[in-house]
Amino acid sequence: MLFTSPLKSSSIRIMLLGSGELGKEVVMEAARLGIETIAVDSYPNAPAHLVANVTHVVNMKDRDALLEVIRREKPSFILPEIEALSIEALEDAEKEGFHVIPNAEAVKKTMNRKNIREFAAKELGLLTSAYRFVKSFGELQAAAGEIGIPCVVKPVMSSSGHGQSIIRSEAELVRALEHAKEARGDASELIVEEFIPFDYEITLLTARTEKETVFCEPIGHHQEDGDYVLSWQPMDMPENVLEKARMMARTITDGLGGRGIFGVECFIKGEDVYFSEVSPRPHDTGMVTLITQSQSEFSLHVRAVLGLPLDFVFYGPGASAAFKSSSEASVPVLDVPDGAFDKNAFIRIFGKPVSHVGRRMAVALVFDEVEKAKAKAQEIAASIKG
Ligand SMILES: Nc1ncnc2c1ncn2[C@@H]1O[C@H](COP(=O)(O)OP(=O)(O)OP(=O)(O)O)[C@@H](O)[C@H]1O
Ligand SMILES: NCC(=O)N[C@@H]1O[C@H](COP(=O)([O-])[O-])[C@@H](O)[C@H]1O
Ligand SMILES: [Mg+2]
Repeated sequence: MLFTSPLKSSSIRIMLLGSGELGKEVVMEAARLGIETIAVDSYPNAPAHLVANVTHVVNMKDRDALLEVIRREKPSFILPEIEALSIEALEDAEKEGFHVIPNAEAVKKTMNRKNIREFAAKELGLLTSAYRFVKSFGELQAAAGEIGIPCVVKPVMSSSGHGQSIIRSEAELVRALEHAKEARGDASELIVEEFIPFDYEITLLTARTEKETVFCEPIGHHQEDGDYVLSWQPMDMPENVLEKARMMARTITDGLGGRGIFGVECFIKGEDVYFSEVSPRPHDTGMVTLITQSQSEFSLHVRAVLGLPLDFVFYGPGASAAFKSSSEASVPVLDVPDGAFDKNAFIRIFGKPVSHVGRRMAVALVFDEVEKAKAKAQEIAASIKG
């Protein structure tokens, strides 16, 4: 593969649609290869804006605005980093010859729970929780009656748990409908899912090109209110169950096609592996790979996008713990304890320009045996103030 200095007309140009903490790491990996980066988001000074060559602030749900910036910048590759994008703009861009990662159809399927769930369950025959789609309170009541309580209600388009509720009694259905409106994407339709009382859940990071597919060690994680707070790698699990998860990950990623890394989310109950959802991009729980692998999920994403070899080494166990802000600040200040700078500890401060209560602002990473790493990462995250 030939590389040119960035900003030359022949250089490879990667455009990130979404410029949060995950995009920032992708931009830095691309920059390490001398690739020019263009970071787009809906607000200025987003994390990836801080490190990219070119930045844009665009309403990415606006088809014309998004297409305009793509046509103007003429990127070699377009990497969606969030779900709430104008899919029509990506479809048009693809028709015009732009390379969308992994491809516009896969982005369309995964951005909406209805598309990806029906694809996984009906077309690919993967095991999932029972589910129904509803548009009104009456339909929600009927679906909860059929599926049973507890169940989980989520907007068809949302992420990081926004607008999601676990229903434990029928009385909670009204609040779930209201809460769903907090979705970042589209709450005009909701999915009602059977609650799976899983033993544990994993993200199986799967990188693919036309030539090969590689799996990272499974990542175990804890979620609070549908958002990740702690992840660790590897998740200790029986080899036969892991093999089932790998087969599921291969089926879904082959089904979606294209190049890039995918975060395949599975629930494990006994020997059963349920497909939950998949991100066609790096996954928040996968930030732990920044310290556990010779090629992190971000590096693997860039390599896959470029069609490069995907082989890597697992260095050893580690954990990550998210720091979420407890304040509303227009100039966020994080007070980080010295422990975050111990020899086996790392802190990534995203540099978000504004904090809100509950907004993820940083992540603590610890390289150690899993239980020790989890405890220390949590201790660091808990002692950050801001
Ligand atoms: N059917 C279910 N049964 C049990 N727990 C569930 C179910 N659906 C979701 N959860 C819990 O809620 C978490 C978030 O759900 P999900 O991944 O669907 O939401 P999300 O908003 O897309 O999150 P993200 O964007 O962070 O991946 C899951 O990781 C799991 O812990
Ligand atoms: N689970 C999806 C996820 O972690 N996405 C990451 O969070 C950012 C949005 O953060 P914000 O809401 O604080 O702007 C996204 O841009 C992406 O990096
Ligand atoms: Mg998820």
